[in-house]
Amino acid sequence: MSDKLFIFDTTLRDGEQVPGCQLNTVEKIEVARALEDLGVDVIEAGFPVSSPGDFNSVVEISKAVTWPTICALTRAVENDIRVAADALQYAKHKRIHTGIGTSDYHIRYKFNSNREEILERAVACVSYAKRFVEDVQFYAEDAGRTDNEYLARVIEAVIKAGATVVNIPDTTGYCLPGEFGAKIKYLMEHVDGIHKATIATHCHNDLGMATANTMAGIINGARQAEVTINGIGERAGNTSLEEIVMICRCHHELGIDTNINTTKINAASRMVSSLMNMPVQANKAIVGRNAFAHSSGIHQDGVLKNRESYEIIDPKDVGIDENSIVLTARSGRAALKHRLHILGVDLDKDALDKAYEAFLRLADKKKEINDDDVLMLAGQHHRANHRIKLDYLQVSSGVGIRSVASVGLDIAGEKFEACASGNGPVDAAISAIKVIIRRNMLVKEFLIQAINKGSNDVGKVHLTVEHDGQQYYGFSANTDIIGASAEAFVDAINKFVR
Ligand SMILES: CC(=O)SCCNC(=O)CCNC(=O)[C@H](O)C(C)(C)COP(=O)(O)OP(=O)(O)OC[C@H]1O[C@@H](n2cnc3c(N)ncnc32)[C@H](O)[C@@H]1OP(=O)(O)O
Ligand SMILES: CC(C)C(=O)C(=O)O
Ligand SMILES: [Mg+2]
Repeated sequence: MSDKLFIFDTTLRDGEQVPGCQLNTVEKIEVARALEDLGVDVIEAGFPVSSPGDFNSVVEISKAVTWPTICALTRAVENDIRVAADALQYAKHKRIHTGIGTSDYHIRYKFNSNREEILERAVACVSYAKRFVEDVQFYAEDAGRTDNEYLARVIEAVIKAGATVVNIPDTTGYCLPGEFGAKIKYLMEHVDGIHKATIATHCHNDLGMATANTMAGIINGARQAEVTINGIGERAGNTSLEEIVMICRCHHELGIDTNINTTKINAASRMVSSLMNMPVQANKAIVGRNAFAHSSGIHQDGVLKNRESYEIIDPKDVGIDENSIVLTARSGRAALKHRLHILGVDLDKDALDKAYEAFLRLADKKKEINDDDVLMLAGQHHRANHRIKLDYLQVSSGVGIRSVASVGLDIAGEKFEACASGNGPVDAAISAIKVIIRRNMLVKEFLIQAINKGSNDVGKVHLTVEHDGQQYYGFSANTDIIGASAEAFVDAINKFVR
């Protein structure tokens, strides 16, 4: 049988401490509802004494959310605790989170105090909070750098005073995973009455170890993880909810379950990122844009044969429709064939080889190949069967001079060349082609567009040519827009010839 890990989400408190991430009450309610939907056990809704706005948000979240416990943070200060209790009055399930710094850094420099006095204040704040609510969580701020023996004394005393949850924060993100795990184990083994309370972890990511430390804590007996969506929080952030939840889910052997509906993770991540104007880094585990994107040929081939070759999580499990096979110059034929198939184009081996050659040429010029590019490449392959082909094109143009083009055409295997000038490079190229084909073909419509954006983009050219009252449509796409224009003209001529 699995043990339950309580998920305590502090996106709206520690996460909201991030500069630029402040939300108004309406936005906080939106996030709180998403957290409830996700299945978190506790929502830390704010620090009510800090401002009227934060107080009001805790009140409104308490009214808006039903199932999760609503928690409010305080210092070991009676007024903070009274204000928090007041803010929580409408909460169906309520918790006060109070505490004080226990490391020598905090005791000496923040409080100008000593260990005994701080121990007394810790007990006093828990006892005071117990007058207002049954569920009182105590935090020993900077527990990561607190001497274990002293920490155990404080924790034992606050549990005696009625703390239901004891939070062991690695406030500065300093601990090594082995060290943090050993700290939790020490408390499990040395604190009388430890089983009366739940041990919580609250790890910061200053050295990139927040998730590893939280897992070390859980493995050694912690049963509440304090986390935020996307790992946001003070400085380098907190442990991210999505990582802890998915680690527990992937590693069944740990025997740890959470209440989280993982299929809602991606939507919650996007909501928090957009409301807080905090982009998620592309390579962020679970929720980053590239977390399920495969871009190199060997990986793509492996994933297409069997997803699990390179994926330990089914993207659907976290609310992402499917993995993405990103086409780049490092992709192989398997990936190109797969994308073409999705787009409704199935090529035989020869055709695929030709399209792949063209693909590599384009991919070396463009970082990422999108669906329009792929369709264009498939179209270019069909052009290989054209009777008239553009052999080469050279154009000289500039400001204050007339453009001149020289063109080579291959017409059914025979080579032709011509030169012409024009009022611009496209006009010069098309005039030179007309010299060879000796037909009165008029360009009636000409449209050129970039597929996406950026100066390295592929330009698409659509044009209509008129001859003898008939219209012929031509298309091409190329990073060289003059070349694309000439190719589109030749495409139209081929239709006329046919
Ligand atoms: C690790 C964490 O994330 S803790 C949470 C951090 N979040 C916040 O600080 C946001 C909310 N904070 C605030 O709005 C304000 O700081 C307030 C309202 C709490 C206090 O404001 P002020 O009274 O102006 O005090 P100020 O912020 O300048 O200094 C903090 C005071 O609290 C004391 N303090 C800090 N932590 C605690 C604690 N856990 N218990 C008791 N006192 C504490 C400090 O020693 C300092 O007291 P001093 O002025 O006597 O030296
Ligand atoms: C208030 C406490 C839990 C905190 O945020 C920390 O120690 O990092
Ligand atoms: Mg914190």
